[in-house]
Amino acid sequence: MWRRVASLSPLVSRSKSRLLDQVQVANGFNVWQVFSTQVLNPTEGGVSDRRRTPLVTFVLGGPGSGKGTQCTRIVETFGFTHLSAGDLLRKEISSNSENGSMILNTIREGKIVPSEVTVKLIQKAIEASENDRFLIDGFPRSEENRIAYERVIGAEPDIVLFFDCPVEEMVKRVLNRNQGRVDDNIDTVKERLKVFTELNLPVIKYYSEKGKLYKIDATGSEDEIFERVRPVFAVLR
Ligand SMILES: Nc1ncnc2c1ncn2[C@@H]1O[C@H](COP(=O)(O)OP(=O)(O)OP(=O)(O)O)[C@@H](O)[C@H]1O
Ligand SMILES: Nc1ccn([C@H]2C[C@H](O)[C@@H](COP(=O)(O)O)O2)c(=O)n1
Ligand SMILES: [Mg+2]
Repeated sequence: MWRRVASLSPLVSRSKSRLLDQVQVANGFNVWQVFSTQVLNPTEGGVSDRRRTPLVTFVLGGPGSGKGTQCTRIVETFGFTHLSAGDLLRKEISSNSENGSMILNTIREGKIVPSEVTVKLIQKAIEASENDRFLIDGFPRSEENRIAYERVIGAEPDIVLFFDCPVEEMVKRVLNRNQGRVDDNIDTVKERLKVFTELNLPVIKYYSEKGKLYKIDATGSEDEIFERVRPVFAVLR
């Protein structure tokens, strides 16, 4: 049986034993196999060092908390590949896929797209990448998202960032964004905030209890916030 074997920095050593023990989830295609250049030798119980295990960071926070902005900075400085769940869904809309109109209506209403759709897009994007470091931005948005990801991908994230921002600041940022998004209006933002509280906060609590959560104060300038983010990744270089 394939096992995920992590080679992690001291930063994530808390979760190392859990990762070492993790086995491929039955019935679920394990996306990490795509990256497997390292082979578990069952007779020796050891691992040759030819496998690269991707490092996955989930990036969470309310609408307009600055997830995408800070992801850009993390990519520039630490060489991650940025996968924004919202961007992947918006690309589906513009490519006129069979789910396009359902996704558009869901986003317009500020609700969450069915997990199977979003997880499939994330899986495809990971598989298409040569990188072994991913920021998955705006995902998981709900416990259902989280469980679907674990089932399909067969792994947990290594790090979870949570951009903690006051509601008034988030609303101000969204309404000033000016990128033509269908959900950047006061009615949809209200609904997204409700969905964030009801469905996303439990996910944040879950990862906090697992010791994987890095809560970042998301107020102040982009530079100030990035200086709070930097130490999370600095030890990985
Ligand atoms: N520290 C900051 N101060 C002021 N404005 C900011 C800051 N960080 C980001 N912004 C601006 O706020 C808006 C929202 O930021 P961003 O798109 O990064 O948020 P997000 O968390 O990805 O939101 P969403 O969940 O809606 O995609 C953008 O216009 C961005 O330029
Ligand atoms: N896991 C996700 C992520 C996003 N969506 C939908 C609903 C969101 O309001 C919208 C925009 O996402 P953002 O760009 O703000 O991260 O996309 C979803 O259904 N599930
Ligand atoms: Mg965003």
